[in-house]
Amino acid sequence: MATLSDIPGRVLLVGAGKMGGAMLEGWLDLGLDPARAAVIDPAPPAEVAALIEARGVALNPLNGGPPAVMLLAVKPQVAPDVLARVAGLADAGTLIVSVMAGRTLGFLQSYFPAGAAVVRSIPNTPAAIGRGVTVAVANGAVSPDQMNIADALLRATGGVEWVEDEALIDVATAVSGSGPAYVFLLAEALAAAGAQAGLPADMADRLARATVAGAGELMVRTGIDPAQLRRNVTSPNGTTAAALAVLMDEEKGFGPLLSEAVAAAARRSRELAG
Ligand SMILES: NC(=O)C1=CN([C@@H]2O[C@H](COP(=O)(O)OP(=O)(O)OC[C@H]3O[C@@H](n4cnc5c(N)ncnc54)[C@H](O)[C@@H]3O)[C@@H](O)[C@H]2O)C=CC1
Ligand SMILES: O=C(O)[C@@H]1CCC=N1
Repeated sequence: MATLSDIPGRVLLVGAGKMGGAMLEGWLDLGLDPARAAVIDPAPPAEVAALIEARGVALNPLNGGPPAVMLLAVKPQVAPDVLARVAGLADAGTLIVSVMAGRTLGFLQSYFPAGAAVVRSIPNTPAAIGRGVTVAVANGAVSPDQMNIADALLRATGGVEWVEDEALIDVATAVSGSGPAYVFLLAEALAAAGAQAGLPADMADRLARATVAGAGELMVRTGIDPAQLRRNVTSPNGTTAAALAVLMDEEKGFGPLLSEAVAAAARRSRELAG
């Protein structure tokens, strides 16, 4: 297994917004030499700009030679324009890693000479606290050493799962990539429902946040199956059972609603392919 110090050259991050910035922070925290990192971004957010400055990472360098890794973290919609500008910075030895939703290995490869090593991946925002999860696929040109390097870079923000079937990335995007938003919506909706049922709004908000965070942490720390944790809350004929009769309705409950939401997100990921 490679570490960040095994990377034989520079890591060039293209796009240092929420996701790219979280990745850069993770790499630097894990000991990537700031002199071996560089960022291309015309307008990084203030907190990322401060990190870049504080750690002495090169921002928008004019040269520096082909990087060992080019990590693409711009929005998928600007990818054609950005790739047309940055592809020439790579050489045959550069590993290309994308975290862009939707953009396929085929799309990415089309900007580089034949035989370019490309990884397509999808992280999620808990990356910002080292608790993300990333799903990744490599093309046939990625060497075992490059695979280890991609794994080390992606693992700096949490867990990594590799797949061989690229079609699974669209589904993973819909589950773990977008998934944190579903959980935050749950916290928002639970708070709103509590306020509607009579709690002071600020208290409903605190209770909903603590409940979502505590339930998630209980699942992580115990390793117990979520269905069992749910059963542990549910007394026969009690309050939870009354709520779950609504939420687990086979036609209108969480199950069918989430299936529809995940299918919509996966469809959108496929549309973003380009
Ligand atoms: N935010 C999320 O939950 C996730 C995002 N992603 C992917 O990560 C990518 C970035 O998303 P976010 O970080 O959320 O967006 P963001 O908007 O926070 O960051 C994008 C960054 O790209 C920079 N940028 C714009 N034009 C550029 C150019 N020509 N050259 C270099 N940099 C340029 C912007 O200044 C900005 O800092 C997207 O492709 C998205 O699909 C993947 C998984 C989860
Ligand atoms: O909404 C999006 O398109 C990006 C990809 C996954 C999470 N955010």
